[in-house]
Amino acid sequence: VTVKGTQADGTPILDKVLVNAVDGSVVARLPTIHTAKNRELHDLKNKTTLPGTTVRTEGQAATSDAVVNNNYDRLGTTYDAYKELFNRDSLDGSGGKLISSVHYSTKYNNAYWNGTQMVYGDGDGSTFSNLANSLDVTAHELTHGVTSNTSNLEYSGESGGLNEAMSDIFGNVVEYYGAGKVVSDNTWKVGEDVYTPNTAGDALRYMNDPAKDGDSLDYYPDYTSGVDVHYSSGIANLAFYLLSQGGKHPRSKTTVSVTAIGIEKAAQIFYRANTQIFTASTTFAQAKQWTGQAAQDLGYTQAEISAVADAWSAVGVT
Ligand SMILES: Cc1cccc(C(=O)O)c1OC(=O)C1CC1
Ligand SMILES: [Zn+2]
Repeated sequence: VTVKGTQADGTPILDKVLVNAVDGSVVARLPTIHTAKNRELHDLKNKTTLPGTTVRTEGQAATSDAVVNNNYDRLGTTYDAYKELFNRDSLDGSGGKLISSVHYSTKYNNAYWNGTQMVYGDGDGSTFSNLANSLDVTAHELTHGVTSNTSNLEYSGESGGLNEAMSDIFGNVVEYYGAGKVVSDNTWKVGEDVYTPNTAGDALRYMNDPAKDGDSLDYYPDYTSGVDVHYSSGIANLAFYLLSQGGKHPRSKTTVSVTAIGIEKAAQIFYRANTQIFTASTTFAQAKQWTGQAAQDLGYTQAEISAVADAWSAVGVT
């Protein structure tokens, strides 16, 4: 049993895990009481006028709607991850409300951040199942809020690709945290738990091989200003993957070999860059420079700092 924090009334929040005595691996996690204190869920009842009816606020009991309860829990996990990994208290660093509206429109195959809150469609049951049930989608949307409160990366051009990449990256870092800090194939898939429910193993995007989705870029020289930000994000997504796990470009666009530094150090570097160094107009070349700067600020070794530059070189950012 470990103490994760304290509740509003001062009682400790305990994280109960069953640990394998031989190798210390986490065998099972008992339901966690989240440290979040600012969740506010709304039910749009398939309409589109935001925010919709307030159906569950922080500390309220579960409702009869599993989608509301699941999104409430995903927001809790996302809040916990940002607090525990980066010591960030919500979107704005000061406990800002996590406003989420579910059941947006009908058969809506999207989720989005509207500048103030998160909005989730139910999906049409074929392209997507309910997007509000997904942890990496929820953390993706919440990260748009973190980015808008920090670097405020302009949502177009190269900075737009970086904005989207921050959301894919931290969406999956939160998924890694929620899985008990265990890396799996799913850590590098985006939206895999709600994308095409009738097809196993696929995903909306693939950080370890962005071109696998047929649209995303994996090589900076292929970038043009007309590429959708959800596709140019692949350049930075692949750089993050290679920095975390090591290796070479999956489609041999370059021959650079990157040394792995692990997902947690890679996440600390990208978090510090996005929240303390990036500006609204950051380019991919500046992202290479400033993630290197972040690694140096964090006191990482020369080898780790070089691995950051190598990861960007591997995706053609020279
Ligand atoms: C599905 C979808 C459509 C349009 C915008 C977004 C958006 O939030 O940028 C979107 O959500 C995602 O990309 C998350 C990762 C699944
Ligand atoms: Zn996004």
